[in-house]
Amino acid sequence: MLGSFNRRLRPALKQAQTLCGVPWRLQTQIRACAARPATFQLLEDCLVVDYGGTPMRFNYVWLRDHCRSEASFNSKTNQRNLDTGSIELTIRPDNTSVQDGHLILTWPGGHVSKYSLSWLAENSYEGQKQNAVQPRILWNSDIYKNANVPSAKWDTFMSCDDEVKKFLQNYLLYGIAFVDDVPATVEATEEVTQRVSLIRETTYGRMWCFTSDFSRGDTAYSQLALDRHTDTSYFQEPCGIQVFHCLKHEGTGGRTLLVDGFYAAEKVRRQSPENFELLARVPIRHEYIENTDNHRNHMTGIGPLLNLYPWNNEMYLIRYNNYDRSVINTIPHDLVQRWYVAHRELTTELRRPENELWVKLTPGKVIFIDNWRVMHGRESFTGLRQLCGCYLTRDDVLSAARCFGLRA
Ligand SMILES: C[N+](C)(C)CCCC[C@H](N)C(=O)O
Ligand SMILES: O=C(O)CCC(=O)C(=O)O
Ligand SMILES: [Fe+2]
Repeated sequence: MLGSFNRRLRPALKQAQTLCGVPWRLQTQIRACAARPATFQLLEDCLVVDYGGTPMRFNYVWLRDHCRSEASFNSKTNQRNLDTGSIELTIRPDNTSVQDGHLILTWPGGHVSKYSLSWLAENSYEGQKQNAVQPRILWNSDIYKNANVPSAKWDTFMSCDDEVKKFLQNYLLYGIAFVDDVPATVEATEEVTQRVSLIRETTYGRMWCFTSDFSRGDTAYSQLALDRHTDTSYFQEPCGIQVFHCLKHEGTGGRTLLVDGFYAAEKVRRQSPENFELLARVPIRHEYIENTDNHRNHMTGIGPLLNLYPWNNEMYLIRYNNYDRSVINTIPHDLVQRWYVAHRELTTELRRPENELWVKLTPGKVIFIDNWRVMHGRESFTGLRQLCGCYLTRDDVLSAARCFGLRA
């Protein structure tokens, strides 16, 4: 069965244009939108809707399962009221039509489902495949510097929600964002973080403060240079954000290195798709062992270096920490060699000087780093250097961003 509903839409559009006194330019937009040609076709195993040139295929069980009627769906909480387990797996609609920009299906037994075509377009697999879950601007040092991304300021940040929204937008796009003029205390750092979201307590504490006193086994608690890495790669779910605030530094060196891991990995994807594929498929273990009087920890996290959404191949998480990477013993020897070649290519990209953004963190400047994307490191230093900060969970930060209406 083939249905065209262009004819139906046109009179409705005319009515809309004469009824509301919208400006001409807006009217043409409405026309462009409403007159998007659409056809549907009932096939054996799916309903094909061609809306604006992209055919979308909808499984029949899916359509019944995604019924938006009140009996099936709570539109306030977006929760399903329907018992999916009770849908006949061979279900087909008895009747199908399109009216006023909606697809209307009548199911055996009489239940009617109505879906707006724009909702279907947005929620089809074909639509998702073409869309990034999170739009980002990938950067090397020049790209980031030329973008002149403004830092938020403590006063406005603490009092004005719009400032937090702008900050989060920059954070989502670039994977780093700064707040300036923060009082150089742990308490103020905590307050600034809590404007964004919840703090994640880990073995390092909730708010942590560290110097080069070797109080923990890790090299972070020394004066040594640290190569670019992501933190807590040995957690099954690495921390989503790292916050740093340098409260004091009387000495030399100690600059912070930032590298956009996705920029480097995208380069590998373009140059050598097979190497990229390997880094995205081969699971690697990271590990953290601490056994001192005060701290006993043994963490492991297993997963590929690059993590992609399977439906659109978009990257969402990179684990890269050569210090904390553990024994590779889950892949055959020929794959091991190929993995090292791929790892080397990624390392080469990550180490290109033009990809390195160096900043000196000074008291008052708080940095938020997307620990699923942007690597950090530091230059060796002399003298007393005191850093405080904390970790956040990615879910919580993204939730905060979505509540501001941002795409995340
Ligand atoms: C930030 N803080 C000093 C608390 C912890 C540092 C943890 C360092 C560890 N090698 C990792 O990369 O996860
Ligand atoms: O000391 C620094 O600047 C950063 C050290 C580090 O990598 C960390 O604490 O995670
Ligand atoms: Fe680190």
